[in-house]
Amino acid sequence: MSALLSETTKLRDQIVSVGKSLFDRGLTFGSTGNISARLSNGEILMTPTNASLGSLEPGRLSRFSAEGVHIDGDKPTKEAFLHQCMYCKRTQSGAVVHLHSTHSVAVSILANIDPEDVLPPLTAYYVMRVGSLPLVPYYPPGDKALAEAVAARAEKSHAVLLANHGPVVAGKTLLDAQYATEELEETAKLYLLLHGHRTRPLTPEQRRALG
Ligand SMILES: O=C(CO)COP(=O)(O)O
Ligand SMILES: [Zn+2]
Repeated sequence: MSALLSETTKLRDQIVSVGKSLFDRGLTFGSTGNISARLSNGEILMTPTNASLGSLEPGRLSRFSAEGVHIDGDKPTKEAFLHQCMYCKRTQSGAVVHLHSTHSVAVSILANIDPEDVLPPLTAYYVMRVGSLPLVPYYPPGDKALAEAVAARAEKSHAVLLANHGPVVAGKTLLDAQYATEELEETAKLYLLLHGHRTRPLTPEQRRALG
């Protein structure tokens, strides 16, 4: 088997298993969310539109050329352009995960959150895997303007929160993107759990020490 073919097969299988793991743990539901990953030749694999992340099929994933043309597989996610915008601005990223994870969505609906950085640095792992989280203004799912608003933030931030919608997270690998998305969701949950309590987030010095 050629190196590229074996890389593609592995990545297809990984997208399916990550999707199932996220879905089975309730981190997205119904046919919400989408996952993409970039191959070493620049091609991008994406989950099809209206597919449940819990029951993806490796051979049906949508494949795009490095130039962004749909080559084969099922009709791609309606957020295909958004994923492409992320890769375009983040040349080192190998994967993008978008979920409708409940606590992150809840935080994206709160009034009076700081759109420059939505969540406080509650834990070391949040700082290490997410760091900062800008809020992207609301646009309907699949809207070109949504992808453009993400692109405007993507150069500086690998993780963004779509208002009244959910997180989009890029990573060097699919596992990096998955772990960062999970960390974001757990931190959103902690943030909501702590509502009304006095808290002691990490200090700027503690934050800096994490790199
Ligand atoms: O999360 C979604 C839209 O934002 C799901 O859309 P797709 O089914 O087209 O991937
Ligand atoms: Zn969505």
